[in-house]
Amino acid sequence: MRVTVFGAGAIGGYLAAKLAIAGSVDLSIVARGAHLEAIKADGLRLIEGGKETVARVRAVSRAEELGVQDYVVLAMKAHSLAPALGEIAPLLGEGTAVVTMQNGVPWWYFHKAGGALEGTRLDAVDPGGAIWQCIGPERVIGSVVYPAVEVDAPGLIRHVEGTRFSLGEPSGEKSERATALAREMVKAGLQAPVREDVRSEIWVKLWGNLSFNPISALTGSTLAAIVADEATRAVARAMMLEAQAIGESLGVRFLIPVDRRIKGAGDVGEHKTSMLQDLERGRPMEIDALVGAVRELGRLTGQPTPTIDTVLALVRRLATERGCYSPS
Ligand SMILES: NC(=O)C1=CN([C@@H]2O[C@H](COP(=O)(O)OP(=O)(O)OC[C@H]3O[C@@H](n4cnc5c(N)ncnc54)[C@H](OP(=O)(O)O)[C@@H]3O)[C@@H](O)[C@H]2O)C=CC1
Ligand SMILES: CC(C)(CO)C(=O)C(=O)O
Repeated sequence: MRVTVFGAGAIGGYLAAKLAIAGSVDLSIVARGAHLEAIKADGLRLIEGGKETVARVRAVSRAEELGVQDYVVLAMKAHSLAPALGEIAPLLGEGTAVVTMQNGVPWWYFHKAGGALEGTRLDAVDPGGAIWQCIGPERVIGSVVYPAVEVDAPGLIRHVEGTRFSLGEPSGEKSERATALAREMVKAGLQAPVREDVRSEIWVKLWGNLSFNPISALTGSTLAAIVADEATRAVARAMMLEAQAIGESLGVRFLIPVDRRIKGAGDVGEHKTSMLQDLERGRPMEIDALVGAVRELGRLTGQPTPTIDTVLALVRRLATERGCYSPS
């Protein structure tokens, strides 16, 4: 099984290191810059459970050196997808499956979703439909990523917690291609359940990212602090209820109540969300995939999003001032 992880940063680097150490797939990674040079020189280093392991992986900057793959795992940030399409294309053949590991609303959301919006492209995550056109949604296996991972230094991945990468076909089918990949991930020590309703799981993750990520960027606060403060908790809750109405109008089942989801986020503790970390490091923030796309879904479904609109306007302004955002 030929597998390429495209964008082997925190999440991609963790997945690639685990698969490489297990050794049962023909694995390659596409990386760039100092991170790539460090991996080529010293291997992909993974710190997990306080122990460092070095994974030897085939690492390239130009995907075309690798040829057609059975699986391409897209593990970059959502806003890095469209600019990379030309580099991804040589990896795709007739039977290639593409696993999308981005947080937020995925660009393929309305593929095989059924209903009036079937086939709709989302401008917030796929401006002009270029990703849909180039990759083709029929290749997609969706994913919800739970591990928390960081890149500590070029070539050095530090696993913080969690091993679950839920997978799911947009159609809900338990396909052979999804179960075959899941088997390899499980052999590598990861949890990889294949879901029949991956969209519902995407929404439960998105619930937290949509609200806590921009509020943490705006306030500089950790998850625990946002939840402990009655006023910021109320803003998060209002955003989540607006999102819930949108999701439910699209047929999504929210299997946990909103207050349990809020408590779960607070229990993560004194943790800075990825959006706050990106702001502090001057890196592009995933505003469109986590917040802008939900607002777009609100427009498409006729659901009002007053609190989401307000927070989106503020976080976009802040990110623009800091050079961490340019509209897609
Ligand atoms: N980290 C985490 O704990 C979690 C992350 N997620 C989600 O997973 C996704 C990935 O996040 P994360 O792993 O943190 O992001 P990172 O920025 O750590 O990793 C993305 C990597 O992709 C690389 N990349 C982007 N474009 C290209 C390209 N054209 N060619 C080669 N390499 C490229 C980046 O390089 P460069 O740095 O040079 O841009 C970077 O190394 C996001 O959607 C995030 O929200 C979900 C759950 C938890
Ligand atoms: C911490 C958490 C769960 C925020 O909701 C997250 O996914 C992120 O930081 O992006």
